Amino acid sequence: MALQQSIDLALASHIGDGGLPRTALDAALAVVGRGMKRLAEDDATGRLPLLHMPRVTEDLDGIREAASWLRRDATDVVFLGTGGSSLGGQTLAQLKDYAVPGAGRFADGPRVHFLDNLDPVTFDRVLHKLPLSSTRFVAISKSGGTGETLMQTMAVLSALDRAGLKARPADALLGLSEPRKAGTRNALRDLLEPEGVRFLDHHTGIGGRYSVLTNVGLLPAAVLGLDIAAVRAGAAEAYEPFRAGRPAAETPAAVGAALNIAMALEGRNIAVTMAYADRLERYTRWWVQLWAESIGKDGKGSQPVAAIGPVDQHSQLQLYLAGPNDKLFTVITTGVEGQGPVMDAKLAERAGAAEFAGKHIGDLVAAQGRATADTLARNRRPTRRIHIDRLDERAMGELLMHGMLETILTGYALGVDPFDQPAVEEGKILAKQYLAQAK
Ligand SMILES: O=P(O)(O)OC[C@H]1O[C@](O)(CO)[C@@H](O)[C@@H]1O
Repeated sequence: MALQQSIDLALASHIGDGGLPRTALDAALAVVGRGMKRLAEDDATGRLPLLHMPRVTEDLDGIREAASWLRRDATDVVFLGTGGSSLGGQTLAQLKDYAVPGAGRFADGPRVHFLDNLDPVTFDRVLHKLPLSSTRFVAISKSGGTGETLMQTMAVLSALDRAGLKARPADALLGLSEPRKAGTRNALRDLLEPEGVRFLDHHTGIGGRYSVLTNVGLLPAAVLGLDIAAVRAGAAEAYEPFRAGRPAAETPAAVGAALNIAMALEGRNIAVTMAYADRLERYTRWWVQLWAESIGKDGKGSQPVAAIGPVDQHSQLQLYLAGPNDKLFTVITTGVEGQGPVMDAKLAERAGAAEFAGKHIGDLVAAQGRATADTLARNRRPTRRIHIDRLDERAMGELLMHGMLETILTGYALGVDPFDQPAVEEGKILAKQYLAQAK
């Protein structure tokens, strides 16, 4: 297992008043244990295909084949799609420097873009800058009906047309959506199939925000040359204690769920995840969607907050240490000791920072992650620590599956359906009305 979780600094026995009494944790573990039984049934009946995904291998060649088609002679590969149709792919892509400040601009291979937020200025600029004759687009939408993705796709078709590439849609685009269902329309397929555009099928039994282990997340990963089998193997590690029927207290994702539930019962309704790695920034955003859409319903749910370190020490930590004690913190660190540039002793002396001499940048980041967790605990702020020694495909797969299992178990324990998001429909309907009225 690449992921090491410790909840000591969340317990009253370690941090005093602000911590969780052991009895509260044990009570939550008992509830989560019942949720694990339900998951075991979900697994046995096949009701939750996500649980089988870590061990599926037969689709991997098809994903790799689609990825090499996308890469072939391409300068740019653009992923259209939003929410769960984008964030999982972005999370994996960040292992190859996607959206990493500074480094992202120098990444090898075709430039990969995820246009997940609809912004007219951005879309205009990107379409004008892209060399359209060597760009490939992937339009991803489980439902095939998301307005943002449809507008983006239509804009791309028109731009190809304007650029004199009218005959090219089938060479320039790939679709990814659910197969057509009798009696319902799939607008994305309606738009692209008449152009001869090929489609990959979205898994019908796995929702968007849980789709990172399917072709939705693995296709971008494969375009970037990541080892997609290792992502699934890592996910299998997170699921192994469930498969083996281990008790909740010995199952990291179940312990995480119990911690969240017990904290919420104690009135801590904010969950902050602070990851000390640029390559986990997209992961924190992926987790925010997963948690918010899965748990926030029926008047229940805790507010997910994403932070990264050390940079957010300089923006958020003051509040975390001295503001209201209403949060559960998760500090994620990676094994960065000895990594990065080493500090010259003479320069360190000149700067009056003798303690830097001979130290690597990674040594400071490791010390900061440790210090933040300890300082939070000293200030009686309950803190869970997750450490990943080597952040690679396998570890990322484990972290992602851990997050999904923890979320599902929390939903089960709170009595909410972790797989739907009924409330977001209202705004979509209203926006369509306003759009129809707009001149
Ligand atoms: O993949 P789709 O169907 O385009 O949906 C995109 C996103 O929109 C939502 O349905 C919310 O509006 C998310 O749950 C989903 O990840």
